[in-house]
Amino acid sequence: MIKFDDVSKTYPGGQLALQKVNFHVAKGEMAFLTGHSGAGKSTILKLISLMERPSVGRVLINGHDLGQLSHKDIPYIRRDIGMIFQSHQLLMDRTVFDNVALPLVIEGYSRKQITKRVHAALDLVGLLSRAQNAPMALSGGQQQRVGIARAIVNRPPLLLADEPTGNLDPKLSMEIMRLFEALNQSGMSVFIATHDLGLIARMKYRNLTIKNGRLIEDGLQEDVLLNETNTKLPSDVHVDNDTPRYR
Ligand SMILES: Nc1ncnc2c1ncn2[C@@H]1O[C@H](COP(=O)(O)OP(=O)(O)OP(=O)(O)O)[C@@H](O)[C@H]1O
Repeated sequence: MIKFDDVSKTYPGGQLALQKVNFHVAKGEMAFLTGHSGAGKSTILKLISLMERPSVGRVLINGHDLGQLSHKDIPYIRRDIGMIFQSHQLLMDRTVFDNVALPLVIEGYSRKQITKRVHAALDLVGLLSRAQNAPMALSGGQQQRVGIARAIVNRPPLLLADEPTGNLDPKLSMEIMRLFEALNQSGMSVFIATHDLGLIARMKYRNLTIKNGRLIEDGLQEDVLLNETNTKLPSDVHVDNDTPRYR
């Protein structure tokens, strides 16, 4: 689903943000990306969502080499990626329904389709009864869930989240993580950048750690190596396609 092939990124001005980063997140996998402030997490997410281009190396999404895309292909790739941010960026003068409907309105869906899909997305995040409320009438955790509903309303196969629990207390953060888990179990690939090591320690998923632009640890790396030397994988590691993952 996401493949980084020897990717380096230098920003204009000479800031080296990533150095020779390699990893593969398989279709249907859920994984975390952690690292100190300035390590390069957002840069990785920006490369995946085509907001930035690598200086060296290749980024592939669903088998498409993003460096080979023509301008007219970019919206089609972006449509397959739901993005969630720390600040949910909701329109405060619109209803919850209108906020979630926005990506479908832009894509020209019919009113009937929009209503059906928005209701399904709000139901999934537990906010169907709040569809006609203004976002201001909701708590911080609920507003973040509206942002998640908006990101999944066109059913993208890949969900990216940048510090999605940054403003939330531990209980609400765990609720949001459980929601990601449910979306992953419904078949979506989920990739989450976060500082919150305590939170991810409580969840059994692959964790990629980045330090000063280099990938220094991959939660499954050891297991992959064990597998390659024909040693049995731990029982909670499931081998799917070519990438093992925790269940
Ligand atoms: N547009 C830009 N122009 C120049 N340098 C940038 C730009 N964006 C990021 N950088 C630099 O690239 C490096 C990686 O930044 P990035 O935002 O990817 O880190 P991060 O791990 O997401 O940090 P944080 O957790 O604080 O958001 C940093 O040194 C940062 O200053």
